[in-house]
Amino acid sequence: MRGEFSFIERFLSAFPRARVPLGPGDDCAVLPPYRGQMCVTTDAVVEDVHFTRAHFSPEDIGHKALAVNLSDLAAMGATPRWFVCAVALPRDFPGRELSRLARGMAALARAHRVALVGGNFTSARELSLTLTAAGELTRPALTRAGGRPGHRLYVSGTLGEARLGLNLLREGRRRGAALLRQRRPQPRVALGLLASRFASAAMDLSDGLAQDLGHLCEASGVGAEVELSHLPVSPAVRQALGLEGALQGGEDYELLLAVPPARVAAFERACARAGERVTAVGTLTRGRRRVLRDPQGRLIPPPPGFDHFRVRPPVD
Ligand SMILES: Nc1ncnc2c1ncn2[C@@H]1O[C@H](COP(=O)(O)OP(=O)(O)OP(=O)(O)O)[C@@H](O)[C@H]1O
Ligand SMILES: Cc1ncc(C[n+]2csc(CCOP(=O)(O)O)c2C)c(N)n1
Ligand SMILES: [Mg+2]
Repeated sequence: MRGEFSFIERFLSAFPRARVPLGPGDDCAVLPPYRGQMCVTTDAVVEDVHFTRAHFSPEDIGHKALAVNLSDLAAMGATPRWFVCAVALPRDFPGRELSRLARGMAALARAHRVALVGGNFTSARELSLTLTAAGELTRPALTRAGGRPGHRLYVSGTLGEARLGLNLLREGRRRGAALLRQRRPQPRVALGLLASRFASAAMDLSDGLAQDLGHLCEASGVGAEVELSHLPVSPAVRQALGLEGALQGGEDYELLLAVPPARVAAFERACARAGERVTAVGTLTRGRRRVLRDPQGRLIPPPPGFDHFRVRPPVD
């Protein structure tokens, strides 16, 4: 039997029952009061924009849709609590693929102990998933606006892998670490929570460090100097994209953090203890100038990042 309600049942059956006053099934969910303030975000993944059905398994698509939302919560230092999921589905979408998509999403939800509390189904020409997620703060939110001149800039993990993964998928490759970074980004939730004890500002990197750094600088009213030679870039990415290319592609879903000098040593110790990889890549500066220092010591302007509405995107 096909139909909207069988799709809803199929989707929900991948998830455990949410432990909230009222979960999926009524006109709204009913949620308990939380102790801390709540962070709320929404983000969509759209067929042929964020994934292709040829290169992503249904599980990958479900995972990525939730991951990009959890990454926004991580960037605020919030602990994910619940999400709702609006599914737009082509009329001929196979039911068993919907189950697989739900299972991919449910596995990541379980890992982060975040509950699906509602959603929506509609028919559409392309597959898309639009999620709204909320997380609880135990400390003041880590915004983009708290950076000050002299604060050190850190990035988590490595940069450029997801863009390399996209290139490799387009070349027909099926396996490898970079492909996994493109198809199964891992939101840095634990690091965000840790960073909320030390950092003055944070954001997640979805559109490339070069462009996203600009948003943090603008919000904080500062400039920045980033050392290209300090960037955490694997040899494979360096060879395929170059250092500048690693800053451009986006979808790294790593965190960019500003840390006051007095907190740097304690922050680095806490990261090492927690097994979180972070790399110091530069400094916030007075004024508005954002520059990259290349390995020869020359100052160059940051390259553009991903933009959905640029007429002809220079990347991807
Ligand atoms: N349609 C909208 N209505 C209200 N606010 C919006 C809308 N679109 C974007 N914003 C706000 O503008 C800011 C920038 O949006 P953007 O989608 O670039 O978020 P981001 O976290 O930087 O990127 P990503 O979507 O990759 O997570 C966010 O604070 C977002 O809430
Ligand atoms: C099929 C396909 N084409 C292009 C890309 C690259 N891409 C899509 S969205 C985005 C930025 C983040 O999105 P948003 O700003 O919506 O959060 C990037 C780098 C991809 N992954 N798949
Ligand atoms: Mg974000």
